Amino acid sequence: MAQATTLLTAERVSKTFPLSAGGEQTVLETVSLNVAPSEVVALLGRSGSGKSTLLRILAGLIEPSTGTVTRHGVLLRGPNPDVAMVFQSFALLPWLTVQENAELGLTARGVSKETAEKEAMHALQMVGLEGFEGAYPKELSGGMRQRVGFARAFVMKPDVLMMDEPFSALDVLTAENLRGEISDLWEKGSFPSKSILLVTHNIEEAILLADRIVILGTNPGRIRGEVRVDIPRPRDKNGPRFRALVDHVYTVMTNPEAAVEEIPAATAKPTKRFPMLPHARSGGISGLLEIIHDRGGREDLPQLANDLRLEIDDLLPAVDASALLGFASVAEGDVILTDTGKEFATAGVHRSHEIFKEQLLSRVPLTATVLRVLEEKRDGRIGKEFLLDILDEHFSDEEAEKQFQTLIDWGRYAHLFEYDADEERLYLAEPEEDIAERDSPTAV
Ligand SMILES: Nc1ncnc2c1ncn2[C@@H]1O[C@H](COP(=O)(O)OP(=O)(O)OP(=O)(O)O)[C@@H](O)[C@H]1O
Repeated sequence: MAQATTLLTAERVSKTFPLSAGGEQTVLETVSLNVAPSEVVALLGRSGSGKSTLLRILAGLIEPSTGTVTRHGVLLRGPNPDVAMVFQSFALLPWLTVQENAELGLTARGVSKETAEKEAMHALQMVGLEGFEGAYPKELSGGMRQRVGFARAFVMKPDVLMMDEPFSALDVLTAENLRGEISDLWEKGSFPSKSILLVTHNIEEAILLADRIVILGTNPGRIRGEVRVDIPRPRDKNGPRFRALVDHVYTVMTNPEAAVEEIPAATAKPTKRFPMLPHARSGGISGLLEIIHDRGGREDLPQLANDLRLEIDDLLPAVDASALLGFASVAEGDVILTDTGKEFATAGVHRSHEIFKEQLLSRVPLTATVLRVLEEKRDGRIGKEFLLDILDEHFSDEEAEKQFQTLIDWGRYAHLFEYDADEERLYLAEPEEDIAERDSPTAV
């Protein structure tokens, strides 16, 4: 029976909120999702895709506008007793000790003080907090506070442990440690919940922890598809399959039209003839690389987004483009400049254009093709249609146009080719040296 294999089910759930100016905003549209026993499901989506709203609906904290939520096949009404939640903000009560915070859910459930104490002690041991039972939250570091957050959820022994961006308020190292410990607990089979439902922005985190990643699209929030993570645990972040999945999910996240289920095989050649160009402008790429260089050549993406007051999704295309062009790599949620990236970030204007050109020609084969055709044509010009015909074979019409615009922007920055939008024709760019000489006051 379907119910027997399902702990929690959302069926065609939609949610609208009233807008202050009148009307309403559809935040989730016909979302269907199952959580089965013994699985870790990650909900991954851009900011505003309704991940937290979906989690709150599944937890029974808010009601769907239409559709249903069932637990073990029974319609959910009110707060879901089968779930416990770990929040990004820890949400501890500051006037209670670590032990009292951990006991909270059990006491509220009417469990005897003695049992609550015993269970809380056990959960605190699991998260490495023995010895801190009498401390108050303000005396603890962020990482330790979140350990209390986990202990408080663990004592409930929920069917589904829900985690809403549980590591994103922590510094990189602390997050990495805690994530590793949670992953170890899960692998050991001693985890205090049957399943985990994780909301995250962090692609590597999703691939490290989840059995399947449900990718949400925005406007309105809907399920775009699902990626199965078929990598044995413990997972090696530098393994070829892990990296291939990271690349794939980045591509999906940066390209609303990319097919979610088309996962590259581990043996796939790393450079395809037509890798999808992330929709990042050259100015954005060079700006990002300079900032990362100023910050020591390595930066945590969420931290960077936070400092720049941007959404992490706004940075992804430039990060992805930097990786494609060999200026940076992404590991453990950090962007790390390569030697070429460092050289680019510190070079003068002329040299930086040259480096960009070298990278573009070697890493985006289509650029070299365009250049060759332009050089071979007697008038040195090719129509936009010619390129769109090539791109159309690999991308949808809309995506082909975006790929074209990105290619033009990058080619222009590299002083490879120019584009006349009125005539819809590409032509060879004047070499930069000639421009510099012509514009120089000493030129004769
Ligand atoms: N109670 C509410 N009233 C009105 N609008 C809401 C309410 N809760 C959420 N929203 C809106 O719903 C949309 C989705 O929010 P939600 O927090 O679920 O997204 P999210 O994917 O979790 O985003 P983030 O990753 O930024 O947390 C946002 O536009 C938000 O403003």
